[in-house]
Amino acid sequence: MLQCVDLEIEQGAFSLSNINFKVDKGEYLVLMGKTGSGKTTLIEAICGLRKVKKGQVLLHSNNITNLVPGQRQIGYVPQDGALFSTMTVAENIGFALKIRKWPKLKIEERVQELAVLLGVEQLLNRSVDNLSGGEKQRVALGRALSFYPQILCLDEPLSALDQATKSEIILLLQNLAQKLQLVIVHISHSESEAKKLATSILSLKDGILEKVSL
Ligand SMILES: Nc1ncnc2c1ncn2[C@@H]1O[C@H](COP(=O)(O)OP(=O)(O)OP(=O)(O)O)[C@@H](O)[C@H]1O
Repeated sequence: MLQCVDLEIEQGAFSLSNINFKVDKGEYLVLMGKTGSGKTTLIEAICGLRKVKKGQVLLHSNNITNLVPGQRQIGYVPQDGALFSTMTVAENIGFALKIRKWPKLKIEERVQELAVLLGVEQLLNRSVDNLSGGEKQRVALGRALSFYPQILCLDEPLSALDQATKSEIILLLQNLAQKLQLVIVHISHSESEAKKLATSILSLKDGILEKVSL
């Protein structure tokens, strides 16, 4: 279970305050709000990439507010995917395992397992540079899921995709949510995407978080 309690974040003139919500295992939270409303700021604070001024981030009631990102058990797919262009697909998916010093054979097994789950087996030896948008999203998901995180944070994973690929990735996300029973937090601008994926929707407006009915 992921919980934010009285979270307050301040960066320059922009601030978020009184951020309170709870997402249980197996739930799919979609976070909405117009451009500049603070969605990325909030998700980055949950992942440990932004400083929190006040309040707490809890994972299964453990206070993780002051842990570094690598200790939080959170997989993160940033807005542009941020794949490593000097690495192959397999190396991208295995990256977090390498820095966690997993043995080579175990990394290969996990990469293969994720490649099957995400439908990128045939791409493992390719460079990520010339992959399609949908393929890049699959690889970014693989990299985020590699170390069995308990939370998966996705920053607009569908925004750069054409309609057909969007539908394909929505199906994949529905499938992952059902199979892996994680907490998923997904930023989206699209109400129709949110309605297809979410078990709950929250919206940021003027620094305040509001529940949206499905
Ligand atoms: N390091 C920073 N210093 C000062 N202000 C910042 C900093 N980072 C972001 N901001 C401001 O915080 C506000 C929220 O930005 P954020 O990227 O979280 O919005 P968003 O809702 O994710 O937007 P979008 O939908 O366009 O991605 C914006 O006004 C932005 O300019």
